[in-house]
Amino acid sequence: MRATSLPISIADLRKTYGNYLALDDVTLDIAAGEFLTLLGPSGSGKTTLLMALAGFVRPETGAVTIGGQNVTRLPPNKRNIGIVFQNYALFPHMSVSRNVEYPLRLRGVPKAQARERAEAALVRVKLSGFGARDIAALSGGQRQRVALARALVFEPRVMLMDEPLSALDKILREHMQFEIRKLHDDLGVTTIYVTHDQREALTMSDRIAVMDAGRIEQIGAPQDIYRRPRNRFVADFMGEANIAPTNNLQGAGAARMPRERLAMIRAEYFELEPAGLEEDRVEVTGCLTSKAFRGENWLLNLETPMGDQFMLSLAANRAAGCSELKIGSKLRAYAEFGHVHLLEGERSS
Ligand SMILES: Nc1ncnc2c1ncn2[C@@H]1O[C@H](COP(=O)(O)OP(=O)(O)OP(=O)(O)O)[C@@H](O)[C@H]1O
Repeated sequence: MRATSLPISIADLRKTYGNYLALDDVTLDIAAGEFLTLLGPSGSGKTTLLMALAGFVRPETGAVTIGGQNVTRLPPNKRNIGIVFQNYALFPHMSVSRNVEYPLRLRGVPKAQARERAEAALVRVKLSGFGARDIAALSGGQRQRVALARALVFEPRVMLMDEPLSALDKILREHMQFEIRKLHDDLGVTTIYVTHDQREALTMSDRIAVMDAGRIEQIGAPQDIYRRPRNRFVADFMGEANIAPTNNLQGAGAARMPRERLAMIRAEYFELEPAGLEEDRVEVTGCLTSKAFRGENWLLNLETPMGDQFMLSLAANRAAGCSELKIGSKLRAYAEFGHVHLLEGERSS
């Protein structure tokens, strides 16, 4: 089963709650078959945007177009969209099969056919044979699979998911991230996924839209957003970002940079001396203020005489010497010129 997926176009969507601007003229185009994630802190407007797509939130201005059809005024049940929520929203008093059949029965599909299609959807989410079980007799991961099967069963052209994995423990969550992505790749359904977990967004998405205060701050492929964040907010939200004025960096690489700008260096792009310092490297020198072993890496914190703080993440297999380092000792670290990113338009003074 490969549904024909549809593109989505969101134009100038605005939504206010009283005086509060929850969506600030959001414009966004999503390609047919794309997996797009809305990522942002709590209250940034992710759910509001998703609910406006689903038809549960009515925007004051702007338009939502799905597959060329303006659906802005259509009720949710006329939009042919599958939705998966964080809390599953399953019917606890119905069996697994009855839950999955439900959207089909609502659409008037005859019972035998609904049962067959529900079983096929359960196979897709690896729950074949679970049809007769009560929802109460399932684990969290299995319930989330039922919710997925129920959203997929009527072959929607668009799938919306609002933090579907946040109730699961870390290992299951990471496993399900790959499962959902694989399901998406098999079915090709245009998917919009909401999360506040940057690692989840990086793992799953074709593109990520980073939201803050009702606006999209940046949109792009995971590697672009991670490596080339536009501003301090996106840099900090996407991972461990060291941000310092270019004037405070040393080495031949730093001398090639414009002055009085803000530079970002990801923690894992630093290396410690020794390693013959070559041209073009950007260096920082500081005192070790803390260190921690975290299994796959060491985290070291340096403070420079200028008062800048840098966090270094060194892969444990290349940083055996870290266990000997003394707090207070002076360290020199460097990053390759190409790994230092200047934040757009942000001046340090
Ligand atoms: N029905 C409502 N009435 C009033 N304010 C609302 C309503 N729904 C959302 N808001 C406000 O709009 C803002 C955006 O909320 P939204 O739920 O879209 O954020 P979010 O990014 O999904 O956050 P979270 O990750 O916490 O779910 C928040 O400040 C929220 O308090």
